Amino acid sequence: MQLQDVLYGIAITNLVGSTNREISVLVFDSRQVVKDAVFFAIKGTLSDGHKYIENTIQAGASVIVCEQIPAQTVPGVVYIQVDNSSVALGEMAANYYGNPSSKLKLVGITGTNGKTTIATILFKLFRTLGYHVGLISTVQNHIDDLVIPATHTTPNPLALNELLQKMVDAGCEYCFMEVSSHAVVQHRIEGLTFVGGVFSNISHDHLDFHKTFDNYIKAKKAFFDGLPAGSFALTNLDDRNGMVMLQNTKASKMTYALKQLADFKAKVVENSFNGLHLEIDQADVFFKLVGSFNAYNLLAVYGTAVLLGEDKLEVLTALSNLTGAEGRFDYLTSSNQIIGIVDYAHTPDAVQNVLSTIHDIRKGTEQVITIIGCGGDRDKTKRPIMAQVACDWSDKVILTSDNPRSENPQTIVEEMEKGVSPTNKRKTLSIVDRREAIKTACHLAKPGDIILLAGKGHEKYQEINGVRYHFDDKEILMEQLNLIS
Ligand SMILES: CC(=O)N[C@H]1[C@@H](OP(=O)(O)OP(=O)(O)OC[C@H]2O[C@@H](n3ccc(=O)[nH]c3=O)[C@H](O)[C@@H]2O)O[C@H](CO)[C@@H](O)[C@@H]1O[C@H](C)C(=O)N[C@@H](C)C(=O)N[C@H](CCC(=O)O)C(=O)O
Ligand SMILES: Nc1ncnc2c1ncn2[C@@H]1O[C@H](COP(=O)(O)OP(=O)(O)OP(=O)(O)O)[C@@H](O)[C@H]1O
Ligand SMILES: N[C@H](CCC[C@H](N)C(=O)O)C(=O)O
Ligand SMILES: [Mg+2]
Repeated sequence: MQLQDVLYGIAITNLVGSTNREISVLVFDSRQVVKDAVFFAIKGTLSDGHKYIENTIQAGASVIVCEQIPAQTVPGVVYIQVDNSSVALGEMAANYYGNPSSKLKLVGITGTNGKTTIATILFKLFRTLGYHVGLISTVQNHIDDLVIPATHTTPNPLALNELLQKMVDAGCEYCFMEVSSHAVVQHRIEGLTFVGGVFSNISHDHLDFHKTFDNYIKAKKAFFDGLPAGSFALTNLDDRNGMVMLQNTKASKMTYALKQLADFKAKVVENSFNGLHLEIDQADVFFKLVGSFNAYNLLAVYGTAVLLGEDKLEVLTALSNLTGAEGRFDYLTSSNQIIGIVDYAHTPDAVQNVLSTIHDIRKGTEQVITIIGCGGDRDKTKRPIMAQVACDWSDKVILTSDNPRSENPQTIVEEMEKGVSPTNKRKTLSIVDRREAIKTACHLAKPGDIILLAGKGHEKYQEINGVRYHFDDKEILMEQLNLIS
């Protein structure tokens, strides 16, 4: 491919050498450079890609995209200076793969909780309606029935555009993708053309990365600011920051809500372990998903489908048969009537939502036993709050490990313990080993009791000291409750 072909639309501030040359691949990691590669020097959170420019030239890179051209340039190498290398990577990745996002209808979903659920149900719905569809999500990526493992919630621009190109090649008309706040800030979605954006909600998370809640809101809002005229921006009006998202968007502004008037409105008629009964746009519909927070997710899906031109009744009929995403309020019952729920709640708000849903649908006499941990190398300020919420809404709580990553698991548990009030202490146990914690909960549970296993949902591993060991909450829960998968 010619370098000129991928430079379309790129604002170049300084250039050394000629753009009239052949290139092989685009890379942003010096360790992946091959002959005639274009290397993007990116200032990251841990390191600065500009440090590796010399190495990449020795390894064969012939084009360097950077924010500062080195004082000593190498003859024959092209240096392209831009204001922001991450933005250039997004735009050039889109060019390199033939701008696949403009060849299908791409909808992005953002928010603290609910992205995977909304994107996955949209994917399943549009498959049911007969379309070829792509999905980009935390749990897995899909091109119709083909599963492609996910490494991030939102992949890097090269992986993302490659995936979109494969979707186009496979004849996909739609793609539903999660847009994480990290991805917005790191410009992973730069150069993509969206036909719509959906906002679920915003609450405490990722303050390690964004530093303040205000910055976190701004990151989510930037996604809507970037939507083009002619697209739609669908927001949750019941969320305190729902309208903030739409303040500066060029997209047409649409709303959904349970508690007030909105373009798409629903009312929860009944919420039980059998599912949700909603009155939605004047129709009475039963859904398989459990929990009032899922009423929001279903409404977001319904609104999106209608905005994409689908028939309301057909959408509701198909939706009523669908299940949610793996590891989200995934529940099973043992032969002696102990209920086990595996859920991905890993923020204070999600823990509260799941436990209040359990509270709403429990009969009243049974105990709720919650097993919960917090991830290492992630927002530390949420640790005591998550423990506090778990205690306030449960009869027994076992504090344990999630993915400790590079941190000491015992220390994380101790930081969670700081959120346990003296009155809540008596119902709390700390067991650092997650498998032991699950075993203990199953021993403590009596018939009718509800065990909530929060935080890891679909994950099939536990990351300790940088090593990922096989670990599956649902598998262990089933083993302990004598259920066969
Ligand atoms: C904190 C964060 O988001 N980090 C992401 C980021 O890496 P970084 O900025 O830290 O990179 P860095 O290590 O500082 O290096 C800077 C640059 O130098 C390059 N480099 C580095 C070393 C070297 O030897 N040679 C070299 O060229 C790197 O390739 C990079 O281009 O950019 C990388 C490439 O896109 C990502 O893989 C990486 O994700 C890490 C693994 C990660 O764990 N990210 C999580 C927090 C994340 O993104 N999560 C969100 C979901 C959050 C949610 O739940 O909402 C997601 O979208 O998945
Ligand atoms: N609309 C919602 N409002 C609040 N909590 C929700 C909502 N939907 C799901 N949850 C809770 O949040 C958890 C995570 O849901 P989901 O995986 O859909 O969110 P996500 O935004 O994709 O998360 P991540 O940022 O990790 O990708 C669920 O297991 C559930 O406990
Ligand atoms: N996408 C989220 C997932 C958190 C899941 C939880 N199990 C943890 O490891 O903290 C993150 O990377 O922050
Ligand atoms: Mg997700």
